[in-house]
Amino acid sequence: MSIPTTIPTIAAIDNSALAAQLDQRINNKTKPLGSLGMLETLAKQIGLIQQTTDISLKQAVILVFAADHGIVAEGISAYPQDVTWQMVANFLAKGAAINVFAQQNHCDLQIIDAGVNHNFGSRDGLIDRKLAHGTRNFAQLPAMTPETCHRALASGMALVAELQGNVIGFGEMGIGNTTAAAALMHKLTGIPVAQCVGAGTGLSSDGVLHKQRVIEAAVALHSTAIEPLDILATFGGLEIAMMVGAMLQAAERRMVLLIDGFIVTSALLVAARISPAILDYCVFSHCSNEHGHREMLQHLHARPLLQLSLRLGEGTGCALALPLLHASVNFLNQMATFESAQVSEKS
Ligand SMILES: O=C(O)c1ccc[n+]([C@@H]2O[C@H](COP(=O)([O-])O)[C@@H](O)[C@H]2O)c1
Ligand SMILES: Cc1cc2nc[nH]c2cc1C
Repeated sequence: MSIPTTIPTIAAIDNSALAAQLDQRINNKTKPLGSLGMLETLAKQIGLIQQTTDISLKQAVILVFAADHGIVAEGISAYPQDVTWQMVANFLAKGAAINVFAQQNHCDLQIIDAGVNHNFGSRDGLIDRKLAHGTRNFAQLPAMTPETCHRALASGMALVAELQGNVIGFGEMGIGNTTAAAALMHKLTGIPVAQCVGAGTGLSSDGVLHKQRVIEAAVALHSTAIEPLDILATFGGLEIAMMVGAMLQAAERRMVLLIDGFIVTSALLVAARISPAILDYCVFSHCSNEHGHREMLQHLHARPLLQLSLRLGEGTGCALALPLLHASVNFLNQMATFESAQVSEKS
């Protein structure tokens, strides 16, 4: 499938003059050189994204994309498909983990129906971008048509084009989506399926082996899917495809992209194959306990901020990492310098 001409163009963030200014500003703060570790790296990255030494975070928002997956017919999840729509209702009622953590950290939430297998009617707070009642079962057919995949990308882009802020977290909800994500990971990295599959919501070891066999058979069936968007349409979910579009648009707008767990990172694998420079804009919130996530992050040379054994999704890692982003911006803006505080520098 060809890449649509509407795909955003993403500029690499390297700017050596600004990088030197940021290093100088960071190093002049009253602390031993390098002692704020990854917060220093983060402050510099945010400066390069925003093209200034005067960095700020405005109106952080987490977008939670929800959809269903035809592959659940193969018995690859520990939970029934209905949990997808039931959890969407829980998000709207503010009862899920992501509601609690987002509120705690003053972060807006947007819940998007990308393709849930349920008729919600009109529900306050639900952003209706439903493209289908779930994908097709990719053990038999490509999960979506090229047209649906393009529509999902365009919807994701349009959502982000309307945002006001400069930091965006990505979250998802979809029973079965760790199977889609593992298939994407295998196809996009070449890592054997056995190293890409995990327990998801809680499969037994026999269940994980069955999931591996399902993916291996589907990969053999769809051996002609080679290009990133073909791979996305063949194995992806509607929420994953919408996230790919949203991520590309967010990077074009020079926003800070907060990446959550295994499924969100699988969407980023697709986006990075289309526009590798997107990685300059990404902050990896955490390393999930889903088996393949560590290797997925290594493949991207990504260093996650947190390691909390989370495996929930919903954007929870993003919400929990947000205070660290604020800490990095605040130290750069608010700490005294050696000169202003009259502290002696390294001898
Ligand atoms: O974010 C993660 O790393 C993560 C790891 C395991 C499971 N999940 C969540 O669990 C659901 C998918 O799990 P499963 O077993 O149904 O494929 C989906 O709603 C995800 O948000 C999320
Ligand atoms: C209850 C439940 C909540 C979730 N949130 C994200 N994925 C989920 C999967 C289940 C099963």
